[in-house]
Amino acid sequence: MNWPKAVLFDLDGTLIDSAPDIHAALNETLASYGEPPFTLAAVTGMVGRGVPVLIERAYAALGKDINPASRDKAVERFLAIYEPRATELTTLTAGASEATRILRERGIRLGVVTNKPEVATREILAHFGLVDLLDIIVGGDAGPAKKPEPGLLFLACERLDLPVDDVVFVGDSENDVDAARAAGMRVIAVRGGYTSRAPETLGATALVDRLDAIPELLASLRNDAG
Ligand SMILES: O=C(O)COP(=O)(O)O
Ligand SMILES: [Mg+2]
Repeated sequence: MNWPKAVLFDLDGTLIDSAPDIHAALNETLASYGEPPFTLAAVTGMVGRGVPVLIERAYAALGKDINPASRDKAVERFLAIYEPRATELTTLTAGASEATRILRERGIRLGVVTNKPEVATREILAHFGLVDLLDIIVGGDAGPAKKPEPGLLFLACERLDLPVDDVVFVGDSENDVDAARAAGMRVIAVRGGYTSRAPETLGATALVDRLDAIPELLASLRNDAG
């Protein structure tokens, strides 16, 4: 009856609204190469597939090619700017504290599975007092291919020593839903995150407006789980 055994959360656009800090760091990175800035909305649309893809998308939007070596240098520069200032403008999303606290009180184990590198992820989660609530943190640099591939979710299950069926993933974008579906894991999509797609069309098992709707919703997903 104790289902699910764990809930995993995506980070950017799901637990935190990090786009303003990513926007600032990306524009500073681009400025150091003599490139013009992007708006917050434009950068928000580039987030979700990890930092290398963020850099590639920025150059593509500038109409420029970037070779892998230059991209990797730009990734390093971006992270050097972003990591020390990753919580200046970033906030927790509505209901994030409540949802994590309630699930934890119910004895459900918690984790984060993000395409963001683990160092920045840990610093941000520590800043918001969430590290102690989490059993595992899997960053985009953990080894397996990033979401929408399922590898990071499989790694999370391995670290929790739980089968996919005992775990629910929560995310804001097609990267999360596609990764969960590829892993055979139930997935809840949350509205208002970083995706250009209508949340109803993502193909999630369930959809919520805010994270604090999740504790109640889990009961109905459990019934589906049989
Ligand atoms: O780093 C990114 O691009 C997005 O990270 P996320 O997987 O937490 O949304
Ligand atoms: Mg996200």
